[in-house]
Amino acid sequence: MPAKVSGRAPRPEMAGGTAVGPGAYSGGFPRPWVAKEPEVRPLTTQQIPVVVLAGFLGAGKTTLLNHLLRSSRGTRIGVMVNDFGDIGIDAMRIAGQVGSTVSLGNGCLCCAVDASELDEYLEVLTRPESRLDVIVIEASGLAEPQELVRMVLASENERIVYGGLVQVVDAAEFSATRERHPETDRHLPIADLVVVNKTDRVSAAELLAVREAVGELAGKAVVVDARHGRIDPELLFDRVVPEGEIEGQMSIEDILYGEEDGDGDGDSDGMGGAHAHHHPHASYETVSLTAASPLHPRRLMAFLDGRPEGLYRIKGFVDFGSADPDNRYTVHAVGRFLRFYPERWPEGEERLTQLVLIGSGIDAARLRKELGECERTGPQDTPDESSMWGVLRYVQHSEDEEPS
Ligand SMILES: Nc1nc2c(ncn2[C@@H]2O[C@H](COP(=O)(O)OP(=O)(O)OP(=O)(O)O)[C@@H](O)[C@H]2O)c(=O)[nH]1
Repeated sequence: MPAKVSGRAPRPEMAGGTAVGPGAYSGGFPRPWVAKEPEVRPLTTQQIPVVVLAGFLGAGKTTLLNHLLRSSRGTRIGVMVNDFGDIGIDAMRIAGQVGSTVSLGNGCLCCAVDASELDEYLEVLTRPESRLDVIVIEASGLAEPQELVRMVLASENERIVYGGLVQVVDAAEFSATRERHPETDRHLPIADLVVVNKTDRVSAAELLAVREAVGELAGKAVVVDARHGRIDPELLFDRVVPEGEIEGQMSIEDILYGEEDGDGDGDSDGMGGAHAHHHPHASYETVSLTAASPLHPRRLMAFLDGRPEGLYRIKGFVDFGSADPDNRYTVHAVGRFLRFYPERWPEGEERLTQLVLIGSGIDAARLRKELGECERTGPQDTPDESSMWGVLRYVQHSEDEEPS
């Protein structure tokens, strides 16, 4: 798996006056199974909790992570991002906000054959000079969280301890996602915190129904509602449930060997063999585009308006060239939801369009061709003044929505 590792120095505000040392971390989620772990490792310093952040495509994981980074109140967070697609869009959206980031490149981390691959990245983040208090692994939207948790638990890095699973749920897409991917029902019971996100996109009655369904699946996990991932960071950095209220959570055996599996081979299929479990991404394809020529706004909108049903997720940055020379447009599509978020081009940034499209049953070659046709062909192909109107219809002006 290609890995791009950037060990930037922590930003001053993260290391500043309110910074807490590693010993100040006060617990994370209750972890009965960690206590039961047979091997007791000698510790020279406090271990760094590793929290797994999971949730289906577009549920709001990066948004939540960026919120945590912005409101960490001095807690030093290291981030591992597992993008699905050739271009690390999520890593780019997080990079500006965090001191230590490891980008895990294309492909699902949960498909790594063993934990040693994860350990390579953990080694970078747990170097003493990083002085991190907590590490968050943002799983790809198609990852199998159980596998990631298993890998963290199997890590040989003595400086870390498993810190819990946060599962982000898109309130507006929850029912449809469950229908298409019944395996999502397996993810909630192993969660420690479930964030029902995008509550602004559903009615009170719909939210209630989602909360009920989530509550049934999630057992004793803490369930909180959120808009734009704005949860209280202390939910991650502090104990959330009093001790003693945790029976019903899965045991380490459940996590390591799979609940319905029981064959002890570590997969969750009961079939044996290495890594034979079913992943949602088995049926998903990605298409990536990096274009140096600006896109024509009208042609891009025609492409987006006509996008096929199976094309569930689009994310990235768009350069419209002379149609708006000052701004780049972050674009997000999740199902039929579409938004553009214009922002000033970062200084010195190369003017590129970078897009990742993820879908099931899509015709990748055709999408690639159609996207290619959105690129402007030269000075004779200059958009007229009204050509941005279609894009601007999908720009959210409310203060509540911000690029993440
Ligand atoms: N309306 C609304 N939009 C949200 C909310 N949270 C996130 N979004 C938007 O949903 C889109 C996807 O959010 P991301 O944070 O990129 O989702 P993700 O889970 O990281 O996506 P993948 O990494 O592709 O799986 C973006 O346009 C976000 O701005 C919310 O609470 N309400």
